[in-house]
Amino acid sequence: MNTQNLSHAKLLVVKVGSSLVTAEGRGIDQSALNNWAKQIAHIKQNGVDVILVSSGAIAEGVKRLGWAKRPTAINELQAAAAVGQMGIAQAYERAFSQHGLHTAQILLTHEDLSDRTRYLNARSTLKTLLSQNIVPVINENDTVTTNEIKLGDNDTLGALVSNLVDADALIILTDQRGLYDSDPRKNPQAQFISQIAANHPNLTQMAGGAGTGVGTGGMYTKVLAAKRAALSGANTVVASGRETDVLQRLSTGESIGTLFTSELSRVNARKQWLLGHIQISGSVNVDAGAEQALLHKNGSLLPVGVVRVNGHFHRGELIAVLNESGAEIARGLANYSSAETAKIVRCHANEIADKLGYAFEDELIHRDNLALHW
Ligand SMILES: Nc1ncnc2c1ncn2[C@@H]1O[C@H](COP(=O)(O)OP(=O)(O)O)[C@@H](O)[C@H]1O
Ligand SMILES: N[C@@H](CCC(=O)OP(=O)(O)O)C(=O)O
Repeated sequence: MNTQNLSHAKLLVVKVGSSLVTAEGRGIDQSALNNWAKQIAHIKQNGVDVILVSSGAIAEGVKRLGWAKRPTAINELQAAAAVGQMGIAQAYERAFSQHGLHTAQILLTHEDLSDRTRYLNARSTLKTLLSQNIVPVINENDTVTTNEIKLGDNDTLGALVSNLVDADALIILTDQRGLYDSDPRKNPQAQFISQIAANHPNLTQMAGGAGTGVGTGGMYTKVLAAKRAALSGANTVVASGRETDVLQRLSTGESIGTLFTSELSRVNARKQWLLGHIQISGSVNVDAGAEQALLHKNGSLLPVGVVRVNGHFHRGELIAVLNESGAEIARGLANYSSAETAKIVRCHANEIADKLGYAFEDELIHRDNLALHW
C-alpha cells in the first residue's frame, strides 16, 4: 500500500515482542494484553481485521519453570516454549473474552510457510477465522523447530504472515519508540526516525541487536521484517507497545513510531512475489467467459470456466491460465491438484464436494493468488 498512514488498512498484522508480553521476563503482563485486546476490539468494530503474532512463550516458560535465566540448549528452550505457550494462549483468550471475542492459537514453522500446500492451508484457515470474527494469535511452533530451520525471531514471522494473508500493514510493537539512527540504549544522542523507505540502503546499518535478555532480534530483525513485508506491498510501523492507544491511533491515521514505506504498489508487489517464488507446474485452458471474468471483472478462476487440464500439479503450486486459443493470460496458485481439477472441470462450486468427497475452496485460483498478463 502506498498511502503514508494506516487509515485505509483493512487487514493488519500486529506483532508484540517478548519483553512487552512478559514485562521483561517477569511474567505475562495481563494488563498490557488487556489493553491491546481493548484496542483491537475497537479497531475490529470499525471493520478492520487484525491478526496477532505474539512472542513470550520462552520467557514465560522460563519463569514458570523457575529457571534463573533463558537457557541456550535448544531442547530446554523448546520445553520452556511449550510450558509458556499455555500461559500465552490463556492470557489472550481471557483478554479478548472481555470484549465478546474468541481467539485461535496458530503455531507455525518455517516449513509451513515455504511448502506450497501448507502455505495455502494456513492462509485459508486464517481467512476463515477472520470471517468468523476470531482473533488469530500466532507464534512459532518452537517444539518442532531446530536452530537450522528456526525463524528465530517473531519479527520475521510477522512479516511472513503479512505476506501470507496479503496484509495492508505490519505493526511491530516493542519497548522503544521506533527506529533510531543507532541503538538508543547505547547512544543517548541517537536520533529518532519517523519515516523511511523500507529499501533505504542504510537501514540495516542503523539497527542493532536486542536491548534486553528477553527479546531476541533487536531492531535489526524488525528492519529485515519491514523489508520483507514491503515485498508484498505492506508498510510496516515499529512503535512502542506502551504508547497510549497506539493501535487505535495508528489505525485512524496518526503518525506514531517509525513508518517503513513499501515502494511497491500492492498489485505489482503481489505479482512479483507470486512470480519470483515459484516455478510453473502445469496449466489449464479456460473458456471465453472465464477469460472475461479474469481480465475485466477482477474475478477468481472458478472450476466451471475450466475446459482442460495440462501437466501435473499439486494443490498450492503455480499454474498458468491459458485462453481457448492457448495464449497465457494469467498465473496463479491452484487450490486443487491436476487430478482433482480434472474431476471438477465445468463444475459449479456446490458440485465440488460431490465429485471429490471434500472441497477446499470454491475457486480453482483465488483472485488474491492470481497475477494477470504475464
Ligand atoms: N537503531 C535502533 N533503534 C531502536 N532500537 C534499537 C536500535 N538498535 C537496537 N535497538 C534495540 O532493539 C530493542 C528491541 O528489540 P528486542 O529486544 O528484540 O524486543 P522485542 O522483544 O520487542 O522484539 C530495543 O530495546 C533497543 O535497545
Ligand atoms: N517463539 C518465541 C519468540 C522468539 C522471540 O524471543 O521473539 P521476540 O521477542 O519477538 O524477539 C517465544 O514465543 O518465546
